[in-house]
Amino acid sequence: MGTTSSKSNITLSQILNTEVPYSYVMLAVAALLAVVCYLWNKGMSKSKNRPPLPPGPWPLPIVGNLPFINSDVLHTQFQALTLKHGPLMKLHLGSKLAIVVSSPDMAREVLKTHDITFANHDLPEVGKINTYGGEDILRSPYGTHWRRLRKLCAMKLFTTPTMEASYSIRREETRQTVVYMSQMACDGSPVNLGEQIFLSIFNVVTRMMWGATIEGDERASLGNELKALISDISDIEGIQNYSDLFPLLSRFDFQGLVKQMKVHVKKLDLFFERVMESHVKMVGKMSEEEEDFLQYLLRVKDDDKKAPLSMTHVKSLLMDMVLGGVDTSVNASEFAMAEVVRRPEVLNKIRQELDQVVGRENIVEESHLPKFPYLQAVMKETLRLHPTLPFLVPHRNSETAVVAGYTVPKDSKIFVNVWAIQRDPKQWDEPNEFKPERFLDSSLDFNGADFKYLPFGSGRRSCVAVNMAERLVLFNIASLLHSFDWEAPKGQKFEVEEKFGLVFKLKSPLVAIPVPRLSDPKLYTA
Ligand code: HEM
Repeated sequence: MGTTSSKSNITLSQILNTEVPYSYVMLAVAALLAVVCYLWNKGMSKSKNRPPLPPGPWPLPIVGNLPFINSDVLHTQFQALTLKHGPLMKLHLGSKLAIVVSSPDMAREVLKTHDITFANHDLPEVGKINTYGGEDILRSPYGTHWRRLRKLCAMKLFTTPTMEASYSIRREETRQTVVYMSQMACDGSPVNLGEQIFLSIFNVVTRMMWGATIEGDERASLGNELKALISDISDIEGIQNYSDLFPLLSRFDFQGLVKQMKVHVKKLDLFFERVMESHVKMVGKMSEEEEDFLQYLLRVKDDDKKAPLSMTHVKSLLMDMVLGGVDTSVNASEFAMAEVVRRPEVLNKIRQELDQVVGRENIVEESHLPKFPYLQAVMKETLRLHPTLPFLVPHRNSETAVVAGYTVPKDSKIFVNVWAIQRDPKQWDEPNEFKPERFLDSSLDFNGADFKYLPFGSGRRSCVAVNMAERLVLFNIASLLHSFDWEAPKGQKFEVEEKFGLVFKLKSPLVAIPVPRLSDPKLYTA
């Protein structure tokens, strides 16, 4: 009797405190989970007699592999998992299936062999807000609308004639940066290089967009405001949003990210409205050569009578250029400067090239850039080690596809781990070393034809602005390295640590003291 009664009165805490029964309970739960996962996996992969899903770590029900994912170091974590599971690997992130692509062969499969199927970009919940519902170039699905937007940019903004015509803007902004830095140099003050490069590139991009009608002080004050907005928007985009992983819960926006994004985008939207209002009045008043991108868009937006562009489409294009073009180019330039200033041997080679082509009695012009093969190799090597978008913009497949003998179900989120591919020891000698020389006698360039080097992507959704990005980054770093020596502030040394996100950033900002090195003080005036 006594035994029976003590058994029936057993409490939860007793169970938890009694080693043997507790481990039995855990074992039973684990076995049950394993059976559920096995059946679930089997069911998924065998559905419709398709080949299996790619290999990957064992998922838990409902949450999948999420509890084991550290979103601060996804790139290295994916790389480590790939060594175990192979270059096409699946992960269950909540109710989403993610496919991680980590070799040139698999990247070719996805970006070339099955390019149309994989030509959509993933559209996260916050991305719907800052792209006006995904109607911009970056997020709209592959199709007629996307093609039209891309063509508008390619035909007006990024052509060689437009680039040549807008050189005066890049020159002016870069000169202003040099002047500011020479003023800081007078009393040996340190400069935050990322901040200064941001201002310069931001002004270039926005002046090319709508610069013809906003002038002077107003442009400067708006610049500061917009800089803060862009940085906040980029931070929100970098946070893992559980609404994307469990779409059924998205309406609750538990982390409040959509709400925050709406507040920021509203401000940016009001600004775009104002700029557009002033431009509408000017349509037709300027010659085609003089007009900026916004005037061009407003002039041609109704050309296709069957599908005229709305004002929202026009705004979404401006958003793409400002959000997609500035952060990327600034971070690429900042990484390049950080790698160079800490390596005297690299710096000397760049200096030799600069002094030979330009001399110390002149300033760098954009026309000099093709004569700097070593500097070009430095930019390539920077983007190899620190690709600005380490997973590209994650893609999404519009149809179920069979890739390398595995099924990739429709609407999977595709991470092309460019960071891992560009550090793969099977592809690169001493992959973790900064060695620009590797690009000197190589045909590798930014067009993405070789799938072991993809800093701008490859194929249909590759960067639309490679031409502009290359000029922005090279001209900036050439001018800064030619005009100044760079010293670390006392007691500090230069570091290049990466902070993972949708856009890779330096973990600590690059702060350095400029020391003028040109022969004539007049070379430090605008
Ligand atoms: C160093 C600077 C830059 C880098 C490394 C870079 C890299 C990239 C990458 C990797 C992609 C996505 C490719 C893919 O998902 O397959 C992309 C797309 C894009 N980039 Fe860039 N980019 C840079 C500068 C710029 C600039 C200056 C602009 C415009 C002013 C720009 C506009 C865009 C747009 C609109 C897309 C979307 C293209 C589409 O979806 O069709 N980028 N970029």
